[in-house]
Amino acid sequence: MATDQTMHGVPPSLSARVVGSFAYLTVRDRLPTILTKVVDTIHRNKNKFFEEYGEVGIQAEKQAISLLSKLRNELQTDKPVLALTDGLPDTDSWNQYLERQQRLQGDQEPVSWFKSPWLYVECYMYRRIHEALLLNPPISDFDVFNEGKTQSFTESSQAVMSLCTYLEGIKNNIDELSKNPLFEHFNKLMQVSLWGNKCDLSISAGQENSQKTSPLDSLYSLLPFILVDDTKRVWSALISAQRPRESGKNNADRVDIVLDNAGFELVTDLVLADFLVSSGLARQIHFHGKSIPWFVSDVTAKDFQWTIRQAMATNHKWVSKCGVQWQRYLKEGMWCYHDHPFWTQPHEFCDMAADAPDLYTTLQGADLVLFKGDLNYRKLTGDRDWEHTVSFETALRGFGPATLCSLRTLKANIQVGLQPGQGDKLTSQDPSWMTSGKYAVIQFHNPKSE
Ligand SMILES: O=P(O)(O)OC[C@H]1O[C@](O)(CO)[C@@H](O)[C@@H]1O
Ligand SMILES: [Mn+2]
Repeated sequence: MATDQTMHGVPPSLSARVVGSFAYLTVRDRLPTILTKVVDTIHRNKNKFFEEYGEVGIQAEKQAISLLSKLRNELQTDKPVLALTDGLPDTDSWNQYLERQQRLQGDQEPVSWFKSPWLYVECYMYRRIHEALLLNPPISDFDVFNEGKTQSFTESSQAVMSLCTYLEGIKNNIDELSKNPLFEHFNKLMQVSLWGNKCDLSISAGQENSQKTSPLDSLYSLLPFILVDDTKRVWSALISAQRPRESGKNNADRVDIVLDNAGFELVTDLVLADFLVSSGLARQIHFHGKSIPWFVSDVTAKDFQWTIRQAMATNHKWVSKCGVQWQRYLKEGMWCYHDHPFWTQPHEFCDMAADAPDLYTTLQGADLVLFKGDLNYRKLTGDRDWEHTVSFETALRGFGPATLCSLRTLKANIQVGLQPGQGDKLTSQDPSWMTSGKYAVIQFHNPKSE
């Protein structure tokens, strides 16, 4: 069996094996910090568990903490990755993936935290956190990241207000807008959604990371930090997907948004989605979220509903109006929310067609799929050590259920589709350009046009 390194000329997966690399520092420093915070959070909620479940709640809290401490120890001492034991519907698939990694790595050494692909072990950590709670029934549903996510929303309230006010302002005369101003609004809201991705809580190891100022005011000054901007191609794809409808209005049928973080980023995505349907650029939006708490701040169904309810209940005319509208879109089926276990598995997306064919088929029904965030970018490109000048299409390795676009701030040392020399120039100007979240890309691919 070919090892990962030699597979068809595809570069190796990023891994903590490379001492000093960003993957190494993440596994050595950031992941244990996240685990410690998870333990603290569970411990701080001890009284709540007691009030809700009595002594059994306290036992569950202790037991979950002991499993998580064991997990942290396995990670820090580079122990072999263990099979899952919780018997969830996706357990077998995780365990098969472990065997697959073992085959790729060869028999000489076991799959382990510092020796195996970073993408795999990082995803595995979140699945093990879930297992630790799941094995302790009365507190199985407890989302250890909930506090951070709700806090991030609350602390961004000024930014949420200005964004919702802007959206309502556009919607006032949206039917009269000609193509150019419509594109300008689209362009802005794409950028707001892009920079919303700065606000994740995984890169900061759970440290508060909300949006304090109006994002609209800084867009112009942030333009030089967008390394690839394919917004015009996304726009053309939306326009060319427009089909005549009975109403006489032209609409693209469906845009799917593969969500990333809750808090401010989710609001930026909801605002973009609202704009797309209210402007007639799309008729339906399908949101894809996570089915378990994931990478600290990622959106689950609960976060999605909570955010919309919270917006509705906000004492601000335009925010609550947006919330009410979003709820209506959901009720009337113009918007819908899905989660699929594949989003919380460790696969590169080029495996989706074979390993989650139902999800692949679902995405094929979209006219455009927007992938939010850094982790989705890592999965789109396989989290591999690509040259920066390799095309996005090459790095996708055949993944293309539909026309797609990644909106991502750079928080991991992978970036493709740059001009020759662009990467070197950035490295000399700002050595942490790939991991600071200061830079971003809007990168497009149309599988039918190549
Ligand atoms: O929320 P995002 O944009 O996917 O960012 C999460 C990223 O943060 C990190 O934890 C930073 O290394 C990555 O593992 C992950 O890609
Ligand atoms: Mn995230």
